[in-house]
Amino acid sequence: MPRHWHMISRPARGIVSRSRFSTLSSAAPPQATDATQQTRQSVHLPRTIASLLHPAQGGQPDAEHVTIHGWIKSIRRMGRISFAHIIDGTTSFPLQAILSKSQAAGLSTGSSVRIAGTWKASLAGTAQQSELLAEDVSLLGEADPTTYPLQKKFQSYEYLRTLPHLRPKIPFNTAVLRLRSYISQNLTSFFAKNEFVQCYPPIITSSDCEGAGEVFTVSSNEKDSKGHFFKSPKYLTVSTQLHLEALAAAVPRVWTLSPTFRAEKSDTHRHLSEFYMLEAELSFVETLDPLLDLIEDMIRQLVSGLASSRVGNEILSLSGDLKPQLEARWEGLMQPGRWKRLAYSSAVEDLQAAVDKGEKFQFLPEWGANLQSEHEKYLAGLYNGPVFVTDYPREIKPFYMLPTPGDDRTVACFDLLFPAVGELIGGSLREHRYEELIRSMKSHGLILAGDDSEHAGLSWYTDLRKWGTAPHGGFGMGLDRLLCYLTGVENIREVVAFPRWVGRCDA
Ligand SMILES: NC(=O)C[C@H](N)C(=O)O
Repeated sequence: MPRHWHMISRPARGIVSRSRFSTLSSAAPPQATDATQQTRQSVHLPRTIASLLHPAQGGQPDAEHVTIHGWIKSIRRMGRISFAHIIDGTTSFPLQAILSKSQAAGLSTGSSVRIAGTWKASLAGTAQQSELLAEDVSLLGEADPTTYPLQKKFQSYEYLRTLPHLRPKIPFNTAVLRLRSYISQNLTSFFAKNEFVQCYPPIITSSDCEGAGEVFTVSSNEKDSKGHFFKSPKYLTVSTQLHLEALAAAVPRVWTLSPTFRAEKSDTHRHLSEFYMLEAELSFVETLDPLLDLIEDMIRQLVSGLASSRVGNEILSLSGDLKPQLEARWEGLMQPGRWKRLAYSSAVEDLQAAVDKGEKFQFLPEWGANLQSEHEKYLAGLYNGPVFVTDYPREIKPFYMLPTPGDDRTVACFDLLFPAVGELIGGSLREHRYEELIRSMKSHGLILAGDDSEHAGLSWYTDLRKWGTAPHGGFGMGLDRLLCYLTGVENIREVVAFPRWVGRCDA
């Protein structure tokens, strides 16, 4: 037995000693030290435009002499004075600065500036309540108008995709960046309130969790004699679920927001090779209902906060004709009451009934086949909102799912279908019984005949069923698809700053 182990577990007689673990649990809560009691000195960062335009969010509206930094959105030269609209991405609204002719020299759309001046009430009749009367203007970086690609004229999505490094400057894209940050903050506090622990599972993994073979293999210039860095092939994670299950066997509720990778060749508006997935795993749940209730709560509270938030309002005001549709979407998600819950078998009956009534699908719906995105969208339309489809056939779902109680042909799983985006969330109860899990791995072809000892590189996962196993379940939500739904953006490549898909990974 190693010496340190001996010391911790068996203190010498007469010496009052406990392991670090017991000491922590029985001691009084730590008292705040002087350092933590002191109010922190405010950090001296440059003032943001939001702090001036939205003083309720912490700005100093009565400050008279201010210095701001930002980029020129537009500049109007009117003889001896110029009106410059300055943006810095912290709000969608530009700050208006009044410059003299010489101060405005050399400024053009896109150039970066520092302006010191007096913040004062605008003259009656102007759109702005306050404006900045410039005293000192410094041009930090010019943007040559003959080459700057983001000019005011209309530019197509396709063209802007060729400029992933510049398009975040477009006000709507900037607002989407802030919306993503808002959502991640909101979800972090939602999960904290519900006693979940945020975890950081690995990105490099030994197995293809979903078993669909859509993995990127990790390679390196440093290789062993067999051509590997890690002794055997490793992959970029397609889902952190299996690792989260291990963590949920120690802490009953865990979640993560993690990059995920799929080497799918799908060149569609809903698929990316790299995307962010929110995954949660809960021990001690024995039916799907608590998972579905949690998801409804999570999205409902997210959207209710959003509708009254500044970033939410900015997204709406930048959405033009789409605004009423977005408002209706958000409103719809906030309504109380359960969302439709429908077994796969009934969903297939609904789809077949639709075909009988003349609905034209490219793929005929039949029991045993996966639902296509046309089917998913039809169902979300039929029930006029989000729909949970539960209990899919076992053959089309991964090995880790628990059979539906009382029906061995299906598994206790669900997909949450959203209008316009199709599948937003997928989840299931997990097979927590050792023998049944091994049987399922065999029937899914993960363990080959006579290969029992290896457990397809998943012996660490099957081990979890040997010691203190418990019923559990979880889900994964595509964050980028949620952003599409909330913003009305049709193509997922527009809500991700640097999208990667088959054939494209430019910047
Ligand atoms: N955590 C989850 O349940 C997500 C699931 N593994 C998926 O990739 O769809």
